[in-house]
Order: sequence, then structure tokens, then C-alpha cells
Amino acid sequence: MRITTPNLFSRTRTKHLPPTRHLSTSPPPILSIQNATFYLHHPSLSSPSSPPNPPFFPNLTLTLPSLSSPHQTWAILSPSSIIRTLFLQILRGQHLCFPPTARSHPYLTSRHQVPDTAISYVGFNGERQRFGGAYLSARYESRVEETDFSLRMYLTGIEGLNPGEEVVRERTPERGVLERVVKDLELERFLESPVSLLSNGQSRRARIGRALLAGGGRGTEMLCLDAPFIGLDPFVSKHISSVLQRLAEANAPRIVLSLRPQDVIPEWITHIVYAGEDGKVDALGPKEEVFRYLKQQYEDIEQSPVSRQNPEHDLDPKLVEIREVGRHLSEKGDFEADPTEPQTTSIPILSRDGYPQTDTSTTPLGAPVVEMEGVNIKYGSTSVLGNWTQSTTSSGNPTSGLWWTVRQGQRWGIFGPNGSGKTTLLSLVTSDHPQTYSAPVRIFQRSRLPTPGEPGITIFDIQARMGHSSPEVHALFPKNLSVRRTLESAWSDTPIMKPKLDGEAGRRVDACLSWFKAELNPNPPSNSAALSPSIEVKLGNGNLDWATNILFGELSFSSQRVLLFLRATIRNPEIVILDEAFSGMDDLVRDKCLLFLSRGETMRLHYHETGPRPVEVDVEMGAGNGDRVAIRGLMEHQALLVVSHSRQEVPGCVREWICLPEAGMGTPPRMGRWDGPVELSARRWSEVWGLEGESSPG
Ligand SMILES: Nc1ncnc2c1ncn2[C@@H]1O[C@H](COP(=O)(O)OP(=O)(O)OP(=O)(O)O)[C@@H](O)[C@H]1O
Repeated sequence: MRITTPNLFSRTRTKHLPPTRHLSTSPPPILSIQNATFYLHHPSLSSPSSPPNPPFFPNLTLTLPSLSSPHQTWAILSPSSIIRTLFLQILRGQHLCFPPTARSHPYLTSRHQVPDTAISYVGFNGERQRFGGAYLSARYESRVEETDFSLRMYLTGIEGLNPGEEVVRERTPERGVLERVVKDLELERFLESPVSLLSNGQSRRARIGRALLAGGGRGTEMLCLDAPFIGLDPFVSKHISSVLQRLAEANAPRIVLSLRPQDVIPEWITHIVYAGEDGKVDALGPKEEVFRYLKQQYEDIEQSPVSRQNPEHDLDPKLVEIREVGRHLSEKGDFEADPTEPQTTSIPILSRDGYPQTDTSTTPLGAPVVEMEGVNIKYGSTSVLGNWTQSTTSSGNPTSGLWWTVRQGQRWGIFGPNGSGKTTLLSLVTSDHPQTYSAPVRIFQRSRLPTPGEPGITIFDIQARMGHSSPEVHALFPKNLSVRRTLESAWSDTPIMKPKLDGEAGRRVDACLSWFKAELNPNPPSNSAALSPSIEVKLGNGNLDWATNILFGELSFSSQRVLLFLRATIRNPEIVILDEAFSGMDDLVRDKCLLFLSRGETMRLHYHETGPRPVEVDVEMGAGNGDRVAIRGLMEHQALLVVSHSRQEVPGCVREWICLPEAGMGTPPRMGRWDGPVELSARRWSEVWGLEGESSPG
């Protein structure tokens, strides 16, 4: 049974909080929205057979000043990536506004500018693709194509081979502007390098720099940055935040950010718009006021008599949302929630993927699947991985290069600052890196080159025994494969080759599609919420035709990430590599994937009054479900390698960790072992970053 608390959210009208006074001599606002509602398609064209076309931000009233005292800098805070992006797009004049005159850009109009060019948007989905989309192996070729453009060319937008004089004049930044932006973003040493070589963190900074320099650095009045801190290490995040603060406070340009509830909200953000998953703005105004409102909502839910009397029942989705947002904000110290009465419950605390605070269980370790014995990866004279001496467990003596062994049954977290070599390390495991041939690396106990009495292992052997999801795989994945074919491609050598499927493979594909249909089917039938996936599978009710008709490229970014995560894990391969695999997913979707990674179809997350809790599916369905389970999660013969910059995205099963040093430091990597899931202990995360005793870096 589902409990709703109708009165809690009866205030569906936006909470408008007191406005800041504008200077009497102020120029007109840069954006004015007066009681407007937005649509993706014209509402009069909607028919019962057309895709859903809900109104967004209904009856929104919002004014962004072009200049104000005290200074205002706005951010949109939402748990939904789609809503965050839509909001920023709406600021730029995109999407249909009703009534059409309700949205205007008076400041731009007074200067004969148009939002399309004067307001820039920088999103961070599919970054690699925009950098030329070379496959990962191409990134490591020692000779880069001469036509590959340099970071300097990318930043100015002068990328063609023979740009016209006018283009060059228009795009060349004023003297000193390029140098300042490059210095601020710490990109000086990469200026003449091909952009295809940049790490994820470096390319993120490059994209911000390019937006700042658009039109020669003269044209951008406002810069909308969509979740700019995803994928950045805590130190780079701090640095970029201070650069943005300086720009925002100088109005050069004005900055609007989108933020996830778990992001550190920069101190210099003064105003917030909070919009829920349903696309409605619940509150907007000065940050402190919005926090006060969210805190009140959060505490109302925590103390709601309706849900307290029924702690074992699922909560209404809106309550789940506010509760999750409130939990993130109070954990980060954005507000201090009043302690609720302790719950008398005998249920032990578990991470969202079902691991206890201190985990005493042991997974038997099997054979080594990755062995690195003194790896040092260099380009010319610059070493990017392994430029250190390290004590090895075998000899105990300091030896040069990276020494690292991964065994079956181990779950590793690979951490380190942006540019420290995490992706390079994984490219040696997947054998995408050409130096895998010469470096002392053994995969599945074999080298790439033959050794006396033993043939070398081929790339097809290696990749058939691995599942891999990463931003690079995502950027290059063929967009025209159907949802079903995407999953089936786990059984083929390359995504476009015909997969070799058997009955078991088909059963697994169907199980994933049923379990994740809410996340993967953008046009669910109206009655689809009635049954939980496990019950639907049991009853054989699930019609999965949609998965053959919908293409990978038609899904949202978050759903594409879900699909690639499933493709990496569906076969239970010997090595699973999840490189930033959960970044860009919305919180609740990510939690569902994390639980599926470890427990497959055997557990489901329930959102109770006492918080989200994984429960055995057998309990939900009655005993006897065991024989119907096609996917049970990670198994003993598998090794897991995870790269993430965000604690929330690290699976609860990860125990071993390695933290690579900042490039050029010459210090060895630090390694350790956690005694439980990192989700339940900020101390464990601080340990990785060498910050014990300090507040958690995120
Ligand atoms: N072919 C190449 N030539 C020169 N330098 C390269 C090449 N390929 C990668 N690099 C450099 O190697 C360093 C390590 O990059 P890598 O992508 O492995 O870092 P990372 O730890 O994964 O970073 P992030 O967290 O930002 O994703 C970076 O400074 C990158 O610019």
C-alpha cells in the first residue's frame, strides 16, 4: 500500500521569497519571466498517441537582474538532471513559452543582442565526442593526426584548416584575455597539445574556457553551466569554484549554475530556484530562505504522523524526493535539521546496496586477473603514470613504477586527482593502450606478447572477458542500436557485430529490461506503475516490445548511462570496469543501479519512513522466487574496478582502494582497505584523500 500525505504538499504554488532591491539606476533585468509555463512541443498538437508533453515550471515568475546591489548569483537546484538542463535552456530562450510574451530579455534587447548568442550554455554530457570522438585507443597513439586541433585552437573556436580572415578576426580574443582564462583554469601546459589527449577533468575546464572566450571573449553576457562539478576532484572543484566566483562577481559574465542536491553549494551563490522531479518550482529566492523552506518540508516529513504510524510502507515519491534532498543538504551542513525522535527499530543500518556499516563477511580471493609489475607510462620524457618508487609486497623493497595486483573476488576503488592517470591505468587493463605490449602487464595471467611456451593474449580474448562502461565508451557508442540490441551487444566482439545469444542470454536481457523499464522506456503505458518489476516478471506480464523500437540515441543521458552500466555487468564477466559509470544519473536511478550491481533481482529498494532500505524480493513476493531470478549481482569469480570522484557513486561492496598521486609529484600511490561501505562513513572517504580529521571532501 502506498501512503500519501496530501496536505504536506498542498502548497503547490511556488514559494516566492522576498526579492532583493534593485538599484534605482540599474539597467533592465537580463531575464524576466512573468507567470509563464513552458512546453517542449506545442500543447495544441498533443494527441493521445503522441509522446507525453507535460508543462514545465508552470506559472513561473522570475527576474534575473543584470546588475544589483547586493550582488546576486543564481543556481537551479534539482534532483532531476532533465529539469536542471531544461531550466537553463529556458533562460536562453529555448522551448515554448506560454504566453509567448511572458519571457523577455530586456537588458539584451536594449543592447541589440539576442539570447541565443549572448547567453552561453555549457553542458557536460558526451564531452569526449565533442573533442573529435576518437576511440580510446586512438587517444594513446604516439603519433597524433596532424589535423588534430590543439587546445589553443579549440579555445578560440578557430579549428578549420583554412579559416577565413573574418572568422579569425571575430574569434581572436583580446590581448591578454586568452592568457588570463588559460591561467585561471590551469590549462597553460596543455595549450599546444591536441584536445583529444586531455583527461576528463582537463576537458571540462577546456569547455568552460571556450565558453568564456566565445566571440573573442566579448560576446557572452551570461554563462549557464550545467552541473559543472560532476567528475571533478575535490581540489579542482574548489579551484574552479573560486574562478567562477571571480567572474560572477565582476559580471564578466554573469553565471548561473545547475547543481545536484549532493553538490557543495558554493558560498558565492546567493539565490536558488528549487525545482522537483515533477518540473514544478517549489521555492525560489535568497539561498537562506530557500534552505529554510526545504528544511521545514524535510522536518514535516520526518515528523509526519501519517508516515510515522506506518513506517514499513512505501512513501509517496514527492516525499521521497524532499527527504533525499533534505538529507543531502543537512549532511553537507547547508542547514541543520532538528533531530527527530530516535526510531525504535531492530533493523540494522545498511548501505543502499545492502552492506552493513562494518562488514565482517569475506569473499574468497581467486587467481590474479591484473598484474602490473613496475609500470611506467611515458609520452616522450613526460611520465603520466608510475613515476615513483613503491614498496612491493613480494620483496618489501622500494621498486620503481606501479606495482598492483587485482584478484578474482576483489572490489577496487581507483581514485586520484584529475589527470593522475586513472583512465590510463584502466586502458592498460582493457588493452586499449598501445604500451600494454611493452609494459610489464599481465591480464588473466598472460602478456599481450607471446612468452616462451605461452601465446600472447589477444584483444578479443581480453575484451570478451570484461564489461566496461566509461564516458569514452558512452561517447562512441552507436546511437542507432535499439535498447534491446544495446544489451545484447554484451555478447558480441564490437557493438555493431551480431551477438552470439543463447537462451540464458535472452533471459538476462529480458530481466534487465523488466527491472529497469521505468528508467529505459521514455513512453511508459499509463498503467505501468501498477506492478513492481519482479511481480510482473513472475506473472509474465511484461510486454517488452518498446525495447526493440526505441533507440539508444533517443534515451536521455541518464538512461543511456543506465543501459551502458547494464551492458557492462549483464554477463557477469570476469572483470567489470565502471569508470564514472554512475555520473550523470539521477540519485534514485543511481541507487537502483548500485543495488542491482551487488544484488541483481534479489533485492529492491523500499523508501520507508526510516529511510531507503534494501529488502529481499522473496519477502516482497513470498518465498519460492529463487528459480526465477536470472541476475544475482556480482559473483565470486568477478573482479570490480570502479573510478569515481563522488562518494555517493562508489558501490558499497568496494573494499580495496588505490589513490594515484597528482601528476608529477613522484610520490607512490596510497592503498588501503575499508571495513565497510564508504556511503556510511565520511571518514573512509577522507582517508582516501589523505584528509583524516578534516571535513569530508564530498
Ligand atoms: N597520448 C598522450 N600524450 C600525452 N599525454 C597524454 C596522452 N594521453 C593522456 N595524456 C595525459 O595523461 C594524463 C593522465 O590522463 P588520464 O585521463 O589517465 O587521467 P585521469 O586520472 O583519468 O583524469 P580525470 O580524472 O580528469 O578523468 C593527463 O595529463 C593527460 O593529458
